[in-house]
Amino acid sequence: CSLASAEHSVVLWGRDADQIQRMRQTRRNARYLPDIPLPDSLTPVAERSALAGSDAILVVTPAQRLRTILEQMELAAIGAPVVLCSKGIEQASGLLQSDVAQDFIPKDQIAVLSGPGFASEIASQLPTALTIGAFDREIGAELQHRLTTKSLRLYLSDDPTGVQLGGALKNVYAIACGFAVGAGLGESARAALITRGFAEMSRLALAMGAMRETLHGLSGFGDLALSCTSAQSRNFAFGLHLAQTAQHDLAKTVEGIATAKATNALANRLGVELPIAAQVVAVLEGALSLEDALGALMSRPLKPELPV
Ligand SMILES: NC(=O)C1=CN([C@@H]2O[C@H](COP(=O)(O)OP(=O)(O)OC[C@H]3O[C@@H](n4cnc5c(N)ncnc54)[C@H](OP(=O)(O)O)[C@@H]3O)[C@@H](O)[C@H]2O)C=CC1
Ligand SMILES: O=C(CO)COP(=O)(O)O
Repeated sequence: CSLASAEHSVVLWGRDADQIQRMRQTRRNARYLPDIPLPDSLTPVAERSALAGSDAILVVTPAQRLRTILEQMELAAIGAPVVLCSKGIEQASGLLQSDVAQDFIPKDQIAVLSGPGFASEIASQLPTALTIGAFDREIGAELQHRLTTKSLRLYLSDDPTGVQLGGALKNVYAIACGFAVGAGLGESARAALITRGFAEMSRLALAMGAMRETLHGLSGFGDLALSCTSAQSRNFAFGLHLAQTAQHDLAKTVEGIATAKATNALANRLGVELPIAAQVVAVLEGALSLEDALGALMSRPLKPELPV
């Protein structure tokens, strides 16, 4: 919706032919963005062949489904740059989205888009700033210019690893903040989790080759701040609901659940200490009560605040 305009026509490919047909008839996406009319220059299609000839392809599906979707898309034959928009780490392999995509297309064809932005706000043309990371700087710069609109401002990064890790890891700490707020622990506890969560994110991302500056940017601290403080975040809302009802509400995509488990496994493999992520996994798996997990965090040995 944000990109479709007089200058750009957008093809929206979906797997559910009935839903696509309804979108063509009603010019609304009733399932995901019911209040937003589809622009005239956006064409919903159910046939994958309609993607041929695209200048760029944005893949906007849940992270754990990326491999299956890329298998179906036959992107190598299309040859256009592919912008991965999912925020998550593949649980089965511990791979970033761009690593998964490299099984299907050359690395230089891959870019990633991340940062603080809710789909409904972007589609409503509310001002948003995101980061586009690319392995090939020229392709990245071209995408930056093509995808920037009056309301969507993109910053370019040549650290796609850092961009993806910020987007994936922030979901784990958004769940943790949901736990704290849902358990009635107050705003000071949330601020502590955001800050120490940022330290954890940075520790793991640096160990995986990300640049520190990337973590300080939109796709790192920016998205962490949004997701940990907004009830619109599905990850935050999931944690809040679990703390309040002891029920897992999985009606919507909650990327942080699988990514917390993948993060824990990566941290163990790399010897990086991530106490908050570990407690999130313990609660998700039912190994610890929320109260015991939060108690365990508060009773850890005292240490200096720096370095992260
Ligand atoms: N929503 C947001 O505000 C933002 C989301 N993101 C990220 O974007 C990614 C997608 O999120 P979002 O769009 O909200 O997720 P949703 O789960 O709400 O929608 C995902 C889309 O993916 C499709 N899909 C799901 N599984 C498959 C599959 N196996 N094959 C083909 N298509 C599939 C769905 O199709 P169908 O309708 O047929 O089920 C739907 O169109 C996530 O990683 C999220 O973190 C990033 C920034 C903001
Ligand atoms: O990534 C997002 C905002 O930047 C959306 O967050 P949720 O998936 O938690 O809703």
